Amino acid sequence: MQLGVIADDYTGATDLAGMLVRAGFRAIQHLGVPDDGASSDADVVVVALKSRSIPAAEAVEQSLAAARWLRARSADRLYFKYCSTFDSTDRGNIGPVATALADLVGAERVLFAPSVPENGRVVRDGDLFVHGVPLAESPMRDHPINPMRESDLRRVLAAQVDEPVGAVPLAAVRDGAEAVRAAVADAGPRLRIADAETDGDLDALALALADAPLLTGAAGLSAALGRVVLTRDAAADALVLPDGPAAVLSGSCSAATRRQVALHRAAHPAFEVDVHRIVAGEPVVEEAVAFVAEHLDERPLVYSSSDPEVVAAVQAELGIEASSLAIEAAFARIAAGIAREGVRRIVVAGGETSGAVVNGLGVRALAIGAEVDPGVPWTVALDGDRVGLLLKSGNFGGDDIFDRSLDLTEGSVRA
Ligand SMILES: Nc1ncnc2c1ncn2[C@@H]1O[C@H](COP(=O)(O)OP(=O)(O)OP(=O)(O)O)[C@@H](O)[C@H]1O
Ligand SMILES: O=C(O)[C@@H](O)C(=O)CO
Repeated sequence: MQLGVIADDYTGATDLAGMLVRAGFRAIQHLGVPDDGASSDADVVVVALKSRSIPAAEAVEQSLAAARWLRARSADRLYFKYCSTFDSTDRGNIGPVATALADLVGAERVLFAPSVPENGRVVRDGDLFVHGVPLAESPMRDHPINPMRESDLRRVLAAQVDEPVGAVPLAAVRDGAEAVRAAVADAGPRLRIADAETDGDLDALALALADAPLLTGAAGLSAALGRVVLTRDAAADALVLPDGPAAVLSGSCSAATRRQVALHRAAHPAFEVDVHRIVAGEPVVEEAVAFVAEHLDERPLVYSSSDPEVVAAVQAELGIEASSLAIEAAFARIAAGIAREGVRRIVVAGGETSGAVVNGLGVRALAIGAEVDPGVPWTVALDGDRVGLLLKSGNFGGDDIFDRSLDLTEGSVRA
């Protein structure tokens, strides 16, 4: 194992793993902290948690358990993967998890590098931009669980920790790995937000951190590690996607997903999951499963994805946590139900939703295949029914990714 990854959600984990598989590395993704006997036979071993939105103390505990599991399997280099839009709140856990991991491995400095230029995320003067728009003005300001209303990541992180947060300025990054090392070797803060606008900037950061016991970032810095630090020693295994009926489950309300849902709904049968009906105890899950069974060969869609005003109204009425939990629990049961009806390939939109679906299916590990769009690879469950799963981050993918991913044949998803 060359890289042991702790990811704070399931789609974020596949994003990172897919980019490294694209570069020729072998990756395996565990869902939750694995059992002692679980496989660590890959270049990149990812432990995906569903910890992004849970209280910091619980996220720290789970992340440390994942780190200990990885370290017991010779992971000398740990990577904490969070979202490229730094999804978290003032009570969020990126800071607490990163500092706890740093204490565990004895890291003197922790750099935070969420840039993914390929997906339009860059950090300049500590501010995060999404396709050229400051984070706080991007669609992330309306995220259902962690609305991002501050673009300066030093401030976002400082609100989560009891220590100062510094920076690694672009000028140092552009001067290369030595300059980065020199810039962080002073007596300043141990936590620093790193600027990076291009893959070359991320390569400089990766080289500077080549011997660091802990790196943190989104999928961009790990892809840079793949380019300039890690070495490939075996070909990636072929991934065979199961054949058979397919369905799409979408609980993501992100702007990209809403466009994808609208396009898919126009051409395929669609069932809307109504949170009010779930909370009222109506048989929404059973109806959704029956709907999918009735349209098994038509790529049916089951969705709760709604516009920000609708989500805000639901949350005002039912509470953020209660509404999210109700919808996620419904998606978990719908996934189990449609698998029983014979669905063999499931496209899931949304990180929290993917967590719920995968838990509902009882899947504990995934083999990672080729990407359909950057950061969105096909995966195959390594246990249970070996269903094919495309776990799509809310804001990723072209508008037609649902149909395009389902058009792919077995051969196309070989890594
Ligand atoms: N109609 C709705 N009303 C209120 N909440 C909803 C509704 N539909 C979905 N949700 C909740 O919104 C959250 C969406 O989060 P999820 O992580 O699945 O998507 P995302 O944030 O777009 O994806 P990612 O984390 O990959 O960026 C879930 O907790 C889901 O249950
Ligand atoms: O980093 C990203 O943007 C994604 O992998 C993700 O985590 C979105 O939720």
